[in-house]
Amino acid sequence: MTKRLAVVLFNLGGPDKPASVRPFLFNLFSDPAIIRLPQPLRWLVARLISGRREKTAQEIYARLGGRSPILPLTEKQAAALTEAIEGLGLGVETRCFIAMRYWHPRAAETAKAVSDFAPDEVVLLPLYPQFSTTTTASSFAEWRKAAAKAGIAAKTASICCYPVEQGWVQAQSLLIGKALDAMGDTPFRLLFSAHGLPKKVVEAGDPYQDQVEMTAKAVVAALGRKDLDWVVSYQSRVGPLEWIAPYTEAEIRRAGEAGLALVVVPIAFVSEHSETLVELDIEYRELAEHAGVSRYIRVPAVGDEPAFIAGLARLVATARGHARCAPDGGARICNASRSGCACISER
Ligand SMILES: C=CC1=C(C)c2cc3[nH]c(cc4nc(cc5[nH]c(cc1n2)c(C)c5CCC(=O)O)C(CCC(=O)O)=C4C)c(C)c3C=C
Ligand SMILES: [Fe+2]
Ligand SMILES: [Fe+2]
Repeated sequence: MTKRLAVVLFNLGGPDKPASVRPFLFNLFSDPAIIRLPQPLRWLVARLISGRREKTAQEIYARLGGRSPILPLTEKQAAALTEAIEGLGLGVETRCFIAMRYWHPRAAETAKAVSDFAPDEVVLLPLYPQFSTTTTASSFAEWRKAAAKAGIAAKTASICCYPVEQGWVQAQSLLIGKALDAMGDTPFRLLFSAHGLPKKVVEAGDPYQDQVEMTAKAVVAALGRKDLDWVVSYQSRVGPLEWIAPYTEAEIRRAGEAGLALVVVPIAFVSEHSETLVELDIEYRELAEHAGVSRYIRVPAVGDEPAFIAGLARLVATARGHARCAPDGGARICNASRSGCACISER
């Protein structure tokens, strides 16, 4: 009988209607990986912040028709990945599942569906190329509990990160290359913008910022353009804490002062959602106009670009059979001081 392989794709998720915004935010701020407080304090803080942020977040999602496109776009990636894995001829029946961290389908529903599929093996694949304790580690922790509850006993491999995976880098450089060609002779700067993190999270050993910088360097190398002017910055700050710098807003103003155009690349998101379609395309574009940025091109997220999907398929094929994390085929990629990364702590 043909063996069955379940691939579980993880992402953050987003509200599917205006009324879901507050419970989505509550789920996000109840996560101990995001708000590092004991219960019941965390519950109280989550109630408070989700209530306070609801209106702002609803305004953001209203610009997208009242919902996040992250789930339908992830479903397209899952369909393309299933086909790409089948194309590798592994001799297994493959099905890709989606588990979102803060909105449906949540890990518990997905674990039930995976259990019904009765897989012989499971591969956990975060749709976050760079590892963070706030994203991948949080999703894996929730999955482990949900899988145990659903009685999934199949051998499970987890891919912790793939910041310099060849297909991911190639897809980025392909999309960026088109934008650079469109710039012609206009003097410009390439701005890699990643979701930020509170500074204290990175200081506590989270490898995310290092891995974002690894991706940017690998993409610049793949572009192979002479004298490219580029920089990495961090967007989407929320709350009163200091976040990692430079902030994307500051880099946009700096480009305006220097009389440069900008090519903006979402370097830590693999699909379009509020942070790209609203923050980068509307809010930061307006800021760029006011700051005197002569031209502003935003590079699309990789989505279901064939090179990216082929890279994910290779990661799945390589990870099979490994009980533990196998980033980029098994090599340790993080600096030893980055204690938060699964490729060190789980090896
Ligand atoms: C690289 C990916 C992400 C990291 C790291 C991350 C950390 C992080 N996020 C918040 C707070 C919010 N994030 C929100 C939306 C959101 N975040 C990510 C990804 C990462 N977050 C995505 C893909 C999305 C978009 C969801 C969608 O639209 O579908 C939001 C909600 C929107 C808003 O109110 O602005 C919040 C809040 C924190 C606090 C954090 C690290 C500590
Ligand atoms: Fe976020
Ligand atoms: Fe690592």
